[in-house]
Amino acid sequence: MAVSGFEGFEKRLELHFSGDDPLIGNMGLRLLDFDSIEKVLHAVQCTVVSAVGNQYFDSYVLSESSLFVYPTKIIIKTCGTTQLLKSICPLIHHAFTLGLMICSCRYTRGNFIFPKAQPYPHTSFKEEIIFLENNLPNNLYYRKASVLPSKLSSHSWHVFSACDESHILMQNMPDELYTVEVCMTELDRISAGKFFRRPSDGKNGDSAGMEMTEITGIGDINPNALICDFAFDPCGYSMNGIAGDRYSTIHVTPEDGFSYASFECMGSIYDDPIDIVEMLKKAVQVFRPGTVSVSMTSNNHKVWKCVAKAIESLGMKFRSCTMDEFPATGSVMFHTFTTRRK
Ligand SMILES: C[S@+](CC[C@H](N)C(=O)[O-])C[C@H]1O[C@@H](n2cnc3c(N)ncnc32)[C@H](O)[C@@H]1O
Repeated sequence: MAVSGFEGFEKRLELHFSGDDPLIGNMGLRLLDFDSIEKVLHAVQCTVVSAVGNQYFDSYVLSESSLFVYPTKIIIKTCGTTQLLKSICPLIHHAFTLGLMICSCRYTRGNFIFPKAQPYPHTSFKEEIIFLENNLPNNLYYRKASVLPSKLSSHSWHVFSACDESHILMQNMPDELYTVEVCMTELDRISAGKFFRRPSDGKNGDSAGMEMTEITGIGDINPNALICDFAFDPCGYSMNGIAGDRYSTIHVTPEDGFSYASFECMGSIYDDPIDIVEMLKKAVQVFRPGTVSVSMTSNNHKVWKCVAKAIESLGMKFRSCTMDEFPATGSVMFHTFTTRRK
């Protein structure tokens, strides 16, 4: 493995807000002006490379991953040496100016490939927890941090979750929507090679990204999604897909020695699990990784059994499954798989 390289593993933050104004349900956080968003991203150390929105939410591809803004929810996912947790205070402040108060927070990440390269407050999970504890308001009283282990020393799932009284009371009514986060390492070299630009290809980041979406099969994962894609130079790729009120996102670090790709999407407990399973299978097949981890915020046994079977059907071996309960999030399931040749 390389001594140091680009850190593909993302940090992911999801904040929920509430307020008294009935108009909040319509626009809420989407009323944040672009200048404020750029200031938040400046604190994190990344920038917007493209943006698109529909009637439900706004989606931004960032220089380091993605941002999704819903009326009362923000999801921000960043990789490299970004300082994601530094977005918390400015986001709470900007939301307050719109009459919104934070009511829940979830922070998740995998194991960094290059942990020593991470700046404060991401130098360790302990440091991240201290930062979260000190920067979240007291109304987020119910808090829990835990690391879900696996049989692979290189893969574990770090979760911090906090919520206020209203979310705790809702705990027995599981959220209709759940998220699935897939982290893939040791990508097949031929598959990873498709995320390198050809020298002097005469394209810009958008047109090269569009070409990668097409030739890799990423465009077929959810044919109903509107895709916003970007290719970095000389390599690397990011895309956000938007379909109604649901997002999906893929990020690729194709460099040999520290190759990494992630796929994230949303599911509903009312959907047929086949839909999400088919998307997951297609996403994993794009990269043919040596190792896959799947983390889900759903305790729907039917869904996670289908997911495990689907990944196994791609020739991968189930290695471990861990579960824990968190305030605001409910259950988090963490599965790992490796190629059979390992
Ligand atoms: C931002 S993308 C996708 C990040 C995502 N979290 C991942 O690794 O799956 C990262 C890839 O783009 C490459 N890259 C090239 N120029 C970049 C830039 N200006 N900012 C961030 N990444 C860049 C990196 O070397 C890496 O391969």
